[in-house]
Amino acid sequence: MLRVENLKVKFDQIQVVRGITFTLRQGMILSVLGESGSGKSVSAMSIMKLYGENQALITADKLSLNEIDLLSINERSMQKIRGVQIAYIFQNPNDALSPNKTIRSQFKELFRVHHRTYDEKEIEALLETVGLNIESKYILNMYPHQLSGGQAQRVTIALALSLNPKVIIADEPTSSIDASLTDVIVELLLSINKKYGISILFITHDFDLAARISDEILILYGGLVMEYGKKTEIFNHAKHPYTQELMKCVNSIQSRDGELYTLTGYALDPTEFKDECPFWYRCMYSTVVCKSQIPQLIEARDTSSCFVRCIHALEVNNE
Ligand SMILES: Nc1ncnc2c1ncn2[C@@H]1O[C@H](COP(=O)(O)OP(=O)(O)OP(=O)(O)O)[C@@H](O)[C@H]1O
Repeated sequence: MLRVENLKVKFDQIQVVRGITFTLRQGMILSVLGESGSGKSVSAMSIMKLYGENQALITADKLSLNEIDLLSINERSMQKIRGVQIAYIFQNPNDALSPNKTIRSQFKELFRVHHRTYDEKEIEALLETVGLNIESKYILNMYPHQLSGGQAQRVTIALALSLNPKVIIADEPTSSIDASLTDVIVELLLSINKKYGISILFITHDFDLAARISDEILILYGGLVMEYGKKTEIFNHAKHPYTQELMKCVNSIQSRDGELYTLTGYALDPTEFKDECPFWYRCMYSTVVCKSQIPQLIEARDTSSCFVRCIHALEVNNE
């Protein structure tokens, strides 16, 4: 469905995303995991081409959606694709909703822009699908500020679904709502994926959520893919030292009987990026070679069909 090869994004002279590669296949859920500032949202916004031409320089060896080359098409053509073939769920529902329009007007506007016929019964049914059962009729009359955080995020999910897209990018959709609603939204995304076969790119920094929702996992660090593969492989046999460190942190939280394990050091700011492995500062396996080049993303030479960006990964895993 969605193929991204070597995606790079630059703001002014600062390269923020330095090489993102993945394939989101039909009906799959791929989680993009990474610390704050690793480039998750910038990558997602770039795939949707939500930055103006003067805002960001976006390049890639390939950026295609169902064989449509997203890099070469103009903004007018992209507008026809957004919402219809690929939809975006923002971290904060208020980023997707116009404050001065009722929810009904927002659905109508979306349908008008895409020359579709607005059918209120269909929208009410859709609102029920996302769990706004009894309230669906009333919600259409409301303004965004009259909705709770959970209701607003469900409305944005209904808006994202309304034109039957094949792919949804969900950018930390639970981060701005009450923690008690996280499960509800995650279950909703899972049911949408199963019911309509929609592929989902799920952006998060929460390992537990990624473990629950994903088929595949992509680990970002320093604007680069560090590891990418099937969820079970990544969680049970992580190959990159960074992923292994993250797993130690997660396991120490879950075990609750020992001290919490924390990663030493800090993630680099894009202004500090150099042609070196961005993790060598914090890596117990680093050698002089790690400081001399950015390692290639290579396919692990076993049966796991995993990709890893570390020249020591094979040694580390043979120890
Ligand atoms: N419009 C912009 N102009 C310049 N730099 C930006 C812009 N947007 C993001 N950045 C920088 O790009 C880097 C990656 O940001 P991004 O928002 O993708 O991180 P993230 O991984 O999504 O983090 P978080 O989990 O905190 O949302 C950060 O260093 C950020 O400061």
